[in-house]
Amino acid sequence: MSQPLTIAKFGGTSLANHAAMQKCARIVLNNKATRIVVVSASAGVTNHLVSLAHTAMTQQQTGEVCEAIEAIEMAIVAQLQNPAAVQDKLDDLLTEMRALAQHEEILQREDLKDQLLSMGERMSSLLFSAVITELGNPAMNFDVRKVLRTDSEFGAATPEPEAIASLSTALLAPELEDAIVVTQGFVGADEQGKTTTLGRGGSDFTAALLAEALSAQVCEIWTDVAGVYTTDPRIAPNAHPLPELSFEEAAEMATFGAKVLHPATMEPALRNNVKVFVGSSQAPEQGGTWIMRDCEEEPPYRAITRRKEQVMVTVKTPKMMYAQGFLQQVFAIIAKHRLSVDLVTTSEIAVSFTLDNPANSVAQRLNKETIADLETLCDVNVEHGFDLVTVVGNHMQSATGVSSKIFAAVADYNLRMICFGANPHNMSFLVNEKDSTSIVQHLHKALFE
Ligand SMILES: Nc1ncnc2c1ncn2[C@@H]1O[C@H](COP(=O)(O)OP(=O)(O)O)[C@@H](O)[C@H]1O
Ligand SMILES: N[C@@H](CC(=O)OP(=O)(O)O)C(=O)O
Repeated sequence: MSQPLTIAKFGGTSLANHAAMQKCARIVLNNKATRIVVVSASAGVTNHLVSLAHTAMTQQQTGEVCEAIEAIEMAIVAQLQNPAAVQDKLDDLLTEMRALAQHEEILQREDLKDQLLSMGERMSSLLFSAVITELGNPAMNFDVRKVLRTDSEFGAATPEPEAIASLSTALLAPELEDAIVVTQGFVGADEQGKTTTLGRGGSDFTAALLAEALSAQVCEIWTDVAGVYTTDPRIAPNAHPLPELSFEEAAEMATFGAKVLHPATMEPALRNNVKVFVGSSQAPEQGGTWIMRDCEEEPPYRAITRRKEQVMVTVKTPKMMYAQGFLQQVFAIIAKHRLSVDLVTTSEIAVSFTLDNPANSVAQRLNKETIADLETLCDVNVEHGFDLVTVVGNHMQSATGVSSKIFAAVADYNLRMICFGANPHNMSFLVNEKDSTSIVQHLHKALFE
């Protein structure tokens, strides 16, 4: 049997500075099976890069943002025992970053934007491999673009698992013999070798894709909380970590707003039955959450999530009465404009649906053209200012009393849309954004405290 393999992913806050990186390096070295490390950019760096790629700036402003990024990287280099070992390579990366930031077409060209966004992970992986090496274990910085094949949808590229598996077997697996491989999350490359990115928070997805490709037994997601909690501990201070979760529950939680995991992470893990562990890189002794196919318990309520900035569209026409094919026409328009529908409720003459607002792109894409297309069919009303609250659990549609307990907890609030029953794992409702924090707190109290 081949050697056991664990892939460890560290998020931005875990790699914010040299001391935090050293804690991460010890986690890696404490487990002999961990031979691939996937890193995010150090905290704050991707946000700076996004502002460079998307905002019109004066030369001076561009310079200031580049300096802020350089300061984060140089503070880490300054703490290395042998800064000279990485300085030249880091200088090359900083030069590439500045050239991209100052490129006259940076605001227009999606390929350049992705190249610029990749710089954070390319720098953090260089520095983190140096930190591991300094703790006495050989480590190499591997360019993930050699293996993480995607389509050419810059900014939100779709990975190609078969190509990733064969490229990883050919090019990445042989490197594991001699050193711990440190590579970049979030970044990929298309068939022409152009740099792509997987969307914000995409490093978790990278780790799961590589774990699938190389049939790793475990994919560890090291972050700033000791596991997946009953709800975001920033919303409800009494939230507590969950010892276990199923792939389905975790996928629902991530899709419906639990930022601790990227929504696509569970797909590769499920396909190749890779167990996923979530824990705190700064307090690994606290343990964490195991996400796997079969859990010991399947409670009706497992967690509550919130997704912010939802957009609700209501389309209405008397022609819908007794008509056939109306919904199909509405959704064809939505699909044509590459929007994704989440919740749907219908009446005889109206349909309301919500559109997620990933990285604010819906607001941009739900443009006049989409609305004009819909208006050829019906009256259209677009409303903003909503959050989506979801209770995640098991057998929710078939157990008695599940919904009444939830509704009792939120009886004093106005719920705009309710979706329940399509899936045994969730119940969702749209609420006014000003109410969502107290709704989550009330629900948490009723279901988990
Ligand atoms: N159910 C949840 N359990 C744990 N953390 C959650 C949950 N929902 C949201 N979060 C938030 O996710 C954050 C971790 O995600 P993120 O900041 O993306 O980490 P990283 O940079 O390590 O990828 C936590 O600090 C927490 O506030
Ligand atoms: N650096 C990227 C990718 C990522 O996954 O980051 P993090 O693991 O810190 O959420 C981002 O900020 O989107």
